[in-house]
Amino acid sequence: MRLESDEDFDALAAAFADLATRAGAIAMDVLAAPTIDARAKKESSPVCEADERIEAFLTPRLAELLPGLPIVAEEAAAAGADFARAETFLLVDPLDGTREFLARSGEFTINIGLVVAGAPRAGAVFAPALRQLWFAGARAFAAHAQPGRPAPEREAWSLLRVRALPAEGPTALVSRSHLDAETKAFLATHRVAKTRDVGSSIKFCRLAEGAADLYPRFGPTMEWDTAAGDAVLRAAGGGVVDPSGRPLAYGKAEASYRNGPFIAFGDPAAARLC
Ligand SMILES: Nc1ncnc2c1ncn2[C@@H]1O[C@H](COP(=O)(O)O)[C@@H](OP(=O)(O)O)[C@H]1O
Ligand SMILES: [Mg+2]
Repeated sequence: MRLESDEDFDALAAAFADLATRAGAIAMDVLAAPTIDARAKKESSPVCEADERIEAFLTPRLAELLPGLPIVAEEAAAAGADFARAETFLLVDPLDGTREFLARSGEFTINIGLVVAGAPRAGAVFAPALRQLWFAGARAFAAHAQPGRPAPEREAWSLLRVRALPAEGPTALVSRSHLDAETKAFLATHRVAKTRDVGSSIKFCRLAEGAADLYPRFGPTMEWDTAAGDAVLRAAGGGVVDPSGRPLAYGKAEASYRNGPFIAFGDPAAARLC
């Protein structure tokens, strides 16, 4: 697949969206069982059958779509994989928000992102239980999509754009399951009009669709948690910056792909409040 023009990146994002939507059937299948077996991974993050089955579905299909590109995926990393370093590579989180999944809150996602030279350039986020799909290359789109079916055709896509910072102040989104003391302190010291809890990478997508303004994150995340949502948000006019104001960088192999603190924003005016 060629990756040169804006259209190439939009077409790749649509291909990611199609794979994520089809993989959504696995999540719904596991969710339909009366009990879900889960175990704790390192750092107390849970993993269940769905994480592993979705990654096993996506990995060979992505390798076929983009032959030769390294695929840095959450469960492969947990199993100790040693990823080849490359300027262009894929980041896959088969199930972001595993805690939400196990709690059956519906706020969990399948994430596929493409990184080029340290920046997310294409991505797809699918929330199977909500039947909502967000994806972006040069432009960002959303669509309703059915788990296990092909992603919808172009006529059903809507273009995403962040909203202007409201006069009453920003609405902030925070993790439903992992609200740390530093994030609480940020909320207390900034003029946040409202705070809402949202699970998983859906937070980036809500900023991209203009439903909120800020997502401060001081607790731990991994690059595969953020790359796809970051790609969607950047293409919708927002961004993700570290505390010094630089765009969140990807490809931190020496840090085992762990992110530092970041602030995601819709309107750049919201970032200037931070
Ligand atoms: N203590 C911790 N250690 C490592 N990762 C953590 C963590 N707390 C949260 N995370 C990350 O936060 C993600 C969930 O995001 P949120 O809290 O916004 O819903 C998790 O993704 P997974 O569910 O894919 O493991 C995990 O990567
Ligand atoms: Mg994750």
